[in-house]
Amino acid sequence: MDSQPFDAVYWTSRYHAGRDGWDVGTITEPLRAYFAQLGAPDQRRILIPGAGRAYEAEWLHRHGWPHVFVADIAPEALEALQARVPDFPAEHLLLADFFALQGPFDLIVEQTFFCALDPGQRPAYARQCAQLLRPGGKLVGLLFDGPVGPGNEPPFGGSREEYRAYFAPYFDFVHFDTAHNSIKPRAGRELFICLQRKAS
Ligand SMILES: C[S@@+](CC[C@H](N)C(=O)[O-])C[C@H]1O[C@@H](n2cnc3c(N)ncnc32)[C@H](O)[C@@H]1O
Repeated sequence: MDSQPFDAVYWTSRYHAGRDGWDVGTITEPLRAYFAQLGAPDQRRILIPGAGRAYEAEWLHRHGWPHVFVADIAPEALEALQARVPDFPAEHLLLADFFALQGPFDLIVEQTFFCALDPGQRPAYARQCAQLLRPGGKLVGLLFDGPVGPGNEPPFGGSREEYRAYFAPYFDFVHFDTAHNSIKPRAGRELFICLQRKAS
């Protein structure tokens, strides 16, 4: 993990310095709306990688979803969730590198994690999502559509064509279009994606 340019030391120092502009302090509307339409909680195993302070995990937990897992390499992020939601299962807080996780999961939730990785890791991200999901499982969330950030550190943007190339070998594209309910600063600048893991 620490051989990567943006490692645990890097992310921990961003949290300590308060350089955490990605953190909007609550679940974002696209994910809230997606979760809400799933209906009653079931036994699905849900992974939120690069979860940060994990407001999505809090929402799911408070709405009765029993198998929600969060993973992050920065302890601050997980500690913040634990402090806000003391009854969140401690064994579901994974202080771990996404690329070292093991499945299976039914749903992976993406929000400002893909853009936090070095772009050279994107093919490995798509492959690891596919490996972590059961066939038929879904990768759902948001990807920046176009350039973001200064270019020398996260967040890193990208294009639909680029993203399609990473995911097409493993996923069917159920939904892949501009989000209609983004938070204001991201309006028109992010894609809502729902990708279904191919059977083989
Ligand atoms: C830009 S933040 C986004 C946090 C959260 N998803 C949000 O939207 O508030 C990226 C997060 O990914 C974590 N991270 C970076 N690389 C990681 C890796 N390889 N495995 C797990 N977490 C990682 C960082 O520590 C950081 O909390």
